[in-house]
Amino acid sequence: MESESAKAIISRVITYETAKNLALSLVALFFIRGVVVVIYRLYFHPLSKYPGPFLAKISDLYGAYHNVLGRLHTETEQGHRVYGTIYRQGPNKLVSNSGSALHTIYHSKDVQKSQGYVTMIPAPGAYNIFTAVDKAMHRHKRKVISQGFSDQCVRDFEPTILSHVDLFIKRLASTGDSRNSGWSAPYNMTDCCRHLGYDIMGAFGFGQTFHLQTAETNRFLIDAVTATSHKAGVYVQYPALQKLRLETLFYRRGLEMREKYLKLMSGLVRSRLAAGKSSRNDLFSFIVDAKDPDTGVGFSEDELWAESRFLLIAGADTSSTALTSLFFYLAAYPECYRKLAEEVRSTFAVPSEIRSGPVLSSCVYLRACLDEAMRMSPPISGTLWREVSGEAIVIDDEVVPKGVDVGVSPYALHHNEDMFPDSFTFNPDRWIVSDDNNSRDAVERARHAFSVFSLGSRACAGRNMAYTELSDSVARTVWYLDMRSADESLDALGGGYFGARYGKHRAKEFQLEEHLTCSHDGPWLRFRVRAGAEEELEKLLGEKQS
Ligand code: HEM
Repeated sequence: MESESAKAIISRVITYETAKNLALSLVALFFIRGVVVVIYRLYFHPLSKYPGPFLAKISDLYGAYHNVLGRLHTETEQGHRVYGTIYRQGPNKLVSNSGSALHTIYHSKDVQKSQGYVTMIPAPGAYNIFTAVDKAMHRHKRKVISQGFSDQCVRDFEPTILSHVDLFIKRLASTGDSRNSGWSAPYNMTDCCRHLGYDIMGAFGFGQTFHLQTAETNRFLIDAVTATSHKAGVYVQYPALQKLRLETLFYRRGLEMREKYLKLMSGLVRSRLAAGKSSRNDLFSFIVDAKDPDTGVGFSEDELWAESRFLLIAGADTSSTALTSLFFYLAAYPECYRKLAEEVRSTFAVPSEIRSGPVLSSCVYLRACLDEAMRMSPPISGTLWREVSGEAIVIDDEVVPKGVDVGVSPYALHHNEDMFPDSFTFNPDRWIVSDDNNSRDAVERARHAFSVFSLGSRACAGRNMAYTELSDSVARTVWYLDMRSADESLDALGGGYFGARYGKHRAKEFQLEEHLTCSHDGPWLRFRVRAGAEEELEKLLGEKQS
């Protein structure tokens, strides 16, 4: 008995010792592997000659960390000031900051979307137009879906946009004594513009409004989409992190909301299907029977709904950020607001004339204001990574080998002083050729570097829709209403503040938190009916809500 128990003790000790040694060896191996990887990335990697932040050279944690904090766009802009036009922003990533790099990369046949996009597919094989990395798959999706974005489709859908815009104006004009000469209660324009943008995209993607402008019930959608965008933004920067499923720890609330969101969506899909194919002017009716002109193949119903869900992020978040930013800049630069109001009010005798067409297109200052707001604060501010899939590409004389991720940050490029002098000042006139201060060359240089909608085969498919929505919303609001900052100072606007870290310090720059799309807060504004618009506003307020 005694000798047996001594044996058992010895074998336990050996097992424990062995396990301990094994664990220590694994830690040591892991550590040594880490050191070897770091040394390789710093000194022997093909990108080792490029400057960049130390952490970025050794790990994609750099991008993920700044993305979590919503400031990768401002870090990138600052990075170019420190490291130059091209620098290393991940072990395998180069970011550039020139108009020529923008065109080379996004027009190149030798790049494809980076593997980061694959982290956004909800299930294996469930690609949509945005996440399809494979070029042939994307080409097919694009050919089918772009039929739903034709000029004719946008025109057919415009009455729906306008009905939501009118609701937006009613809301802004309906508190306090705004119908007389007094100002309304203050509104947080982030909320108002998000509600408008989501309602429009609900109508476009699903043929039904979410009623965010008029009721609380579905407003959780915005938080659900924001949480999805936060998560996606981090994994796009550091795809390997996805395996750790960190969202189950950090985005619990987001995941709960996602369940609610998916339930709402499937309800919408069911009731849209019950309504019949062509009963509404929405994406479903535009492309339900559309076919790829080359192959004759259309979309399955599942594919169609996958695209509709994507559009909610692609179309609602982006357009509402653009609209909110413009309200910010018009409040921060009252002289620009006055000029815009003068143009719109002198062009249109009555607000019902405001809709797309040659007259609205003749409002050059309106278009300049939209472009300038999106230049200052691009709704997609972060670098859209592309992987070099050919042998190599040459970016500004640098030969970049296969497998490297390359890109240009729209935010950094839009604040490159070579193309945009005094780049942190909101100046719509920079988009208009004029004899006294703006040559054709200067405007063309700016246009060449304007990358809000990206370029090439993966550029935004909804650009026309976005301009229609934005022009209608801004022109009609400015036609009816005067506006001002809630407390007659810059404090309530949502700009930066003195003493904050770099990028957050400019009072007249609308502050975006960049994830995949952008989060923001403010500006808080008050509205009142403008002189001469009382009768038209009475009519609008008297109309029955649609
Ligand atoms: C101001 C508003 C908008 C901005 C700034 C914007 C910006 C962009 C950008 C930068 C991309 C390229 C993304 C990438 O390469 O990863 C993109 C793609 C896309 N956008 Fe927009 N967008 C806006 C509004 C819209 C709207 C309203 C719709 C639809 C109604 C839309 C539909 C799409 C689609 C379908 C794609 C994917 C295109 C493809 O990969 O072929 N966007 N957008």
